[in-house]
Amino acid sequence: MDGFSLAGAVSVGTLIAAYLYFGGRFSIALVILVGYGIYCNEAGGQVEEKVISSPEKKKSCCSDKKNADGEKTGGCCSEKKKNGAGGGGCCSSKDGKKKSGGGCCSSKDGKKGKGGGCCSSKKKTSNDENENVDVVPQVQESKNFPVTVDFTDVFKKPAKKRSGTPKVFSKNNSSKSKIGKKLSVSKKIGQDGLIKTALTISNETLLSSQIYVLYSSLQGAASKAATTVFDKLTGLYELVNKPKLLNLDDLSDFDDYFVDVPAENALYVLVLPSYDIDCPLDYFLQTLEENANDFRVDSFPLRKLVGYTVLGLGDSESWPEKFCYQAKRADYWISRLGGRRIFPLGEICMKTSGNTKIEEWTSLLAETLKDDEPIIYEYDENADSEEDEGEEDNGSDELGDVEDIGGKDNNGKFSSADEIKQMVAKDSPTYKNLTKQGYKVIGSHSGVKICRWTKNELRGKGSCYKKSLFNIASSRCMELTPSLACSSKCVFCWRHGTNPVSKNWRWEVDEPEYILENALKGHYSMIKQMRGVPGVIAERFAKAFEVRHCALSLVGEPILYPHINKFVQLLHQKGITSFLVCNAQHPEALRNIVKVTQLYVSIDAPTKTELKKVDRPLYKDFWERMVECLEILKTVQNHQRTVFRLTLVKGFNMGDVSAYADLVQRGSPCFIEVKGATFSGSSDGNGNPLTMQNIPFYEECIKFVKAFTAELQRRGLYYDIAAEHAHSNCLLIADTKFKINGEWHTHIDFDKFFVLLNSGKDFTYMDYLEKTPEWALFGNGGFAPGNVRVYRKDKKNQNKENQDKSSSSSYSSSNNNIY
Ligand SMILES: Cc1cc2nc3c(=O)[nH]c(=O)nc-3n(C[C@H](O)[C@H](O)[C@H](O)COP(=O)(O)O)c2cc1C
Ligand code: SF4
Repeated sequence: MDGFSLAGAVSVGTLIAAYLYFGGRFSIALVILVGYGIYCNEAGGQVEEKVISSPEKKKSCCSDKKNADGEKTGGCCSEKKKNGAGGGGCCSSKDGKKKSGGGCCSSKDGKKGKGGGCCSSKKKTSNDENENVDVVPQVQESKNFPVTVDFTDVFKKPAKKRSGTPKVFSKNNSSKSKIGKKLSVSKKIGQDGLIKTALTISNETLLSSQIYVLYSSLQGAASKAATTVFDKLTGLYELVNKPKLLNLDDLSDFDDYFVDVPAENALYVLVLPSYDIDCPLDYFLQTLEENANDFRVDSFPLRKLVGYTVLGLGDSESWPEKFCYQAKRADYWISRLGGRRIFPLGEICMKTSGNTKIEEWTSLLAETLKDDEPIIYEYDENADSEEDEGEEDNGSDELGDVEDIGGKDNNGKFSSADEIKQMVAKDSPTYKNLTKQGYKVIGSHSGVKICRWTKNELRGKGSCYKKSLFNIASSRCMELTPSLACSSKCVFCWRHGTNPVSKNWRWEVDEPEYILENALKGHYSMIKQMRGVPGVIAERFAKAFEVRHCALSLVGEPILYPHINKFVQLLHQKGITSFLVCNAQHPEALRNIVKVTQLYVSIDAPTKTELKKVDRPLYKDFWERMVECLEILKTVQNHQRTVFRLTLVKGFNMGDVSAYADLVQRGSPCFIEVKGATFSGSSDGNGNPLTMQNIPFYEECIKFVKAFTAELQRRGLYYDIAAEHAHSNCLLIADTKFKINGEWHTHIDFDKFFVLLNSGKDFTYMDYLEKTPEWALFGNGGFAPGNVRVYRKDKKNQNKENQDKSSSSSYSSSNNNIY
């Protein structure tokens, strides 16, 4: 074999040189050379196997060619030598420097080079499993020799493909050495590179987790509260494992719990007081922070937890600025360390509410453990669409407009050619598109979606304009449509061409009971997903599971639904108010509508030409239909609390206040709600022609409203500007009959509404009024107290010109918003 190698090398080399000299192709020469190399390598492998199985030989040497050379020098060699220096004699160190000397072996660093025996190189021990099997006995048998073997990789498990939520790593594997493995984070990254909303689902169900109630206490309150939590959870018979109660101060090393975790299915409930003086918690928080910033620690070690939640105790009266600040910090750092918040942070003032609130929080937590809804882990506020204002949006249809496809004939019957289909079948592109946008499609024609304001209010970051104008609690409001189809295709619609359009109902009909039950389920499941979002206020979160208001708008035309009246009555039976928005294209349905809490009609333009341009209605007699609707409001429906809703689009419908005043005269609404359009993104594919240039600034909306009101007053119509929500570019003009004794009463007394409704007596909008609070009045901005205003970054789609403009103005368009 050796002779062959030498002679072979020389002759192959000579042949190749001759071949090239006579004009042979370099690539072919290279192939021959490589082939020869592989052949020699395999031959070497065979020799090495023999060496391993022969202790005799092992003492003297180790590899093929080197073996031969080694005999001359009496030494040995490592594979490393193959790579580089060649030469006779001994083995090389990693860098191949030890080319001579008697006997030898190499370690990884080449230092242990003495001895006449032999050794294995690092490469031998790690290459593959077969080699490992050979190497281990070799080392055992070589124990008489001064051999160093690097075992680092010998017992390493083959890497497994991970999917879903990362698994728990054992203590040994990860963090004691503070060299944990980076766990992959499942995030939805947008084109802009930002993390979008992501849902997490735990590997373990919450009920099969091992709960650790961890607390710290100076004066006993937190210790008592922790016991309450512990007792309550222990009594939860569905829980598989009995919870454990631990004092944080008793832990010898926080890393055992906050870098490593004590069990694969660990779930932490922390009960923490706050002290503005030095206390043991300071060290705990410092440790969390240090670990989060320590590059040696796995970036997300607490991903190993099934989840966590924090209950903070404090005193909001004496320490308003620092109320529960340490619990908040713990909550923050644990989430930074990868913890998955399964329930909102509790903040309890022990001076005012104390034990009752602790019980409440604990009961809610216990309830939450019973379901395993996915939890939003990352939350991207910018990912929310601008569907916040409840326009009765209309739409084009990517399947094609359906007005011409058929439907009912003149007698209102379905033509035989048309079998009755589902409006939005589960396998349709429309369904996919809607669900992709965050809608829950209920049955085959209804939809529900949690709006941005509902989320904002849950997080104490502001409420929608209907809070300022009418007293709606955004966190208890469900936005729903029983008809995803519409009879217009408004230019400002934000549904991006996903919902079907039609003049009439021509689909399968779902029962109202079914829609309401499943809409509530869908809404609550979306609320539940919010429980992991930072800043969710536990109290609001709890109340959000009792929907109080229903905005019948979203996309589509709710009044198209054949059982709309029954649906509204079902809402009322459940104590849910009804805010019904319609597009003034269905006078018959409007005439027959039952009592609702507030009845809207959209007035998207004041003249026939402009209305056609803005609404792009399907009906040819769209103008006459709208006029008829206005007259119905003034007559048949004049007991209702009626609202004209104007959506201002620059360049489309902001010019003619006089023509608007004509319409007000026809319809005599109680209120006129004026709102600047919001930008609904690109017009790709849905024929939406709007750009940011069409979005009015708040100053422009105010100017319009002032001119409009002046025109109404000039005509002897008693209207005035009552309230505002500057953040939404929204203002309310009200009939002055709502100004009672000099004070505006645009808010609604919802309890009174239900009392009146249930009495069975006739009543009007004047019977359930409430005073408009000071902060909501025009001139005061309309930002609801109890929320913290957050200044949001501009959206990526915003055009530069508008950004500049907004930054120089006191208000901005709704997209550049101050929230
Ligand atoms: C000296 C002192 C400082 C405190 N500082 C704060 C504080 O900064 N923020 C807060 O919310 N509560 C503060 N508190 C209130 C405690 O957090 C509250 O009484 C808590 O229930 C105490 O829990 P413990 O009895 O388990 O120690 C303070 C109380 C004391 C006595
Ligand atoms: S009324 Fe309800 S659905 Fe509409 S924006 Fe306000 S909170 Fe959202």
